[in-house]
Amino acid sequence: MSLKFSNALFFCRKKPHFKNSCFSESLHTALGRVTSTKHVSVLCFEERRERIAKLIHEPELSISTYDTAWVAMVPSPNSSHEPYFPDCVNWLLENQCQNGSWARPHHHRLLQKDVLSSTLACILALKKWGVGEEQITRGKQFIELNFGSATEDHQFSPVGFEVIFPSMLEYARDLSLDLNLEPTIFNNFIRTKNLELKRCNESQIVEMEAHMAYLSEGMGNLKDLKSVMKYQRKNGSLFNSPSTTAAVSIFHHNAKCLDYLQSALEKFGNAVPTIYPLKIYTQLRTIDNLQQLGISRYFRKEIESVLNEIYSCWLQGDEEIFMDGSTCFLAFKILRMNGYDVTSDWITKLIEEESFPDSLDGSPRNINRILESYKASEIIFPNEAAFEKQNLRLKDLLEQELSSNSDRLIVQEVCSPNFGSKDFYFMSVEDFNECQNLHREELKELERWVIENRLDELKFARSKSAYCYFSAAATLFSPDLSDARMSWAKNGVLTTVVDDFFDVGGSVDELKNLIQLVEEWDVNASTECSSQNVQIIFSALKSTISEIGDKAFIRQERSVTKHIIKIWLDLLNSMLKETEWARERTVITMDEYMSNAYISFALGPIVLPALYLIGPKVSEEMVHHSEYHNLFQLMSTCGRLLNDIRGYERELKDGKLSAVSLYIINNGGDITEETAVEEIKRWTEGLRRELHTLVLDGKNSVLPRACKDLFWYMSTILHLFYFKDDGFSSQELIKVVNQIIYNPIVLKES
Ligand SMILES: C=C1CC[C@@H]2C(C)(C)CCC[C@@]2(C)[C@@H]1CC/C(C)=C/COP(=O)(O)OP(=O)(O)O
Ligand SMILES: [Mg+2]
Ligand SMILES: [Mg+2]
Ligand SMILES: [Mg+2]
Repeated sequence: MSLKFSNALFFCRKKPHFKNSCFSESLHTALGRVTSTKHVSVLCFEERRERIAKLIHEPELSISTYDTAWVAMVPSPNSSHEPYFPDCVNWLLENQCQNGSWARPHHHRLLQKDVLSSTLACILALKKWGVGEEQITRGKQFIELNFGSATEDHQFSPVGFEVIFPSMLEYARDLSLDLNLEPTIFNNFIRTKNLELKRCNESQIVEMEAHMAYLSEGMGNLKDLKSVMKYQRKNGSLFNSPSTTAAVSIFHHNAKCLDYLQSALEKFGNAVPTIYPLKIYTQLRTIDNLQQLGISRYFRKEIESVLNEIYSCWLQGDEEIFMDGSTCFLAFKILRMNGYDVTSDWITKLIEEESFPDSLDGSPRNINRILESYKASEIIFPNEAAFEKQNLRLKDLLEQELSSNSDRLIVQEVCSPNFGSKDFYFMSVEDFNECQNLHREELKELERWVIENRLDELKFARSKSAYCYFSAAATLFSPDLSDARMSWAKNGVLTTVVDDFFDVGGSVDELKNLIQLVEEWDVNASTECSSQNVQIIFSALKSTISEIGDKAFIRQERSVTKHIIKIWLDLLNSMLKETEWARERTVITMDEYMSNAYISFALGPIVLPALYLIGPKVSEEMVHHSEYHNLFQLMSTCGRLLNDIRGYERELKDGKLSAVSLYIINNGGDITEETAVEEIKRWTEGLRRELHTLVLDGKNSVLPRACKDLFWYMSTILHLFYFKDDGFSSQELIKVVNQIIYNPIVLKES
């Protein structure tokens, strides 16, 4: 396996089907045509689900007329006057469009160069075998009429267009096809081609040889066959490209090339796609899309079985994965995210050797490629120093690229129904709206609960029900997780109230009184509370904890209420300690501070009770296991540090300690606030990775993955809220949150 192959191949999508444009185009038509329906019929959902499930197992690839035309040009080894694949020639005869071109249905309007190129290849093939006179005439007319597009800059250029298209024009001239083109335009094309070839020949870029081999159709009679054939793969192809493999077969008989073409034709029925095989890549992209669209939960079984297959290909070093950078990066990312044990050695080497030159056909550096490898490199485990170095390099590169070419993010994609299918849009839009309906109801219920529990009367406290609810619904969105969502959200509201009670609203006596009440639990709130505020808070705590305990009992078949009370007590005591330290101005070390502060950040009551409500049984043994504690501590420490970075200035004024001020004191006061913040950010980043590793570890784990995910979800929410400043205390995010909860996605009436 040579790394150069993979490097080269990425640049080499000869048929530029532009993913994002195809995507939005089909979304556009989809949204345009469909009437919104309130009640999605179960039947319709099931049919759609089945169709998508089929695409996961057997991805479809679109036919490329361009590649099919080149395959049709391959002569028989026995007679150079006969095609080796006559059925393929017939396919061309039967598949011309009304307008005389050989475009594919619904092609993008900026793909005219591709249409011209395909049409020219088709008439070359027919002329070569002396068939289809009428088709040739109509094809010629189409080319002559639309030739202007070939020189238009705003039209997307297929990779190698400057070389291949002029070569085909020359070939047409040799076959006396007599295209009626202006001589100056023709000559300009030839001049550009020669300049381009000169540039390629003189280039120092390592990938250039492979790039030129990939453009074999444009290289006349292939003088340097050896430098092309060294790229032949085990399956007989060159770069898995039917057109390149066919171009080579025209000048050079090679049984393995022919076998490859034969197998592609058999698979697709007398025509070929632009890359074959591409099964693994397409499957991975499909799974990635489903996960990002939020509908992967309907395909758990299918995804698991396909990933198991792909994992065994990975272990066997399958060429389909390792010879193509895009596939390799994606496979690594998805396998690792789904708990498979994959090492980063190969990926690290791949990125290391990747020089990311300005791309081979002269356009700026391939930003998509950088993005793909960056996404893979984001999933670093703590002991992967080399990988981490590459991750930082890629991050820099991406930032550079984005600041200079913000409009460059065009995802070139081989067109496959797996990516354009409307089933994906409808299913995800309908699913989103259904979940959103429920979420709206739940938020209303939460707001009612706040009033019923008189929490709105506590004037010292921040009122944040929408944020708290959103933080649950954003990650735990599926309808069956309603109990977990409500528990998360209610505890979020309660911890905010309690935090403000300890930090600003309550006296020492009140705080101690509250703790004592929770410790005793079965008390008469109306007589034993020292103030109305304490009474309100204690009653709300008691009824909420009891309610969650009852729900958890049904699912867990054992009582966990005591555990939930304990979680709350740990929080209350840590908060009390903080207020005492602040009041007595106690000098403490960073370690002392952190061992308390991760608990006082209040994620315990939000995340831990929710674990009992998401489905799996969570045994006492699991709860006492170090894994459970490590997950909690990593998540909470991350959160505490993020909060302290954003809040230390305010807290310093209030006489409160924070990780930032302690860090400065620890360093003898010799460092600036900015340095301290930078250092703490790096520390947080390390913890975040450790947390991710623990969550993804599928091998040495006692907690079910679904439970571990909750810790990771909270970490992502925290990063969202504390990304810029203290987004939880400010109102900056409220617009977005409201939009997500209140604005359905509307499918336009036709
Ligand atoms: C406990 C909290 C409620 C839920 C909330 C969501 C909505 C998830 C968004 C991220 C923050 C958080 C987890 C929030 C965090 C803890 C909390 C009570 C913060 C209050 O801010 P602050 O006074 O700076 O806390 P502290 O006094 O420094 O502990
Ligand atoms: Mg506090
Ligand atoms: Mg506070
Ligand atoms: Mg704070």
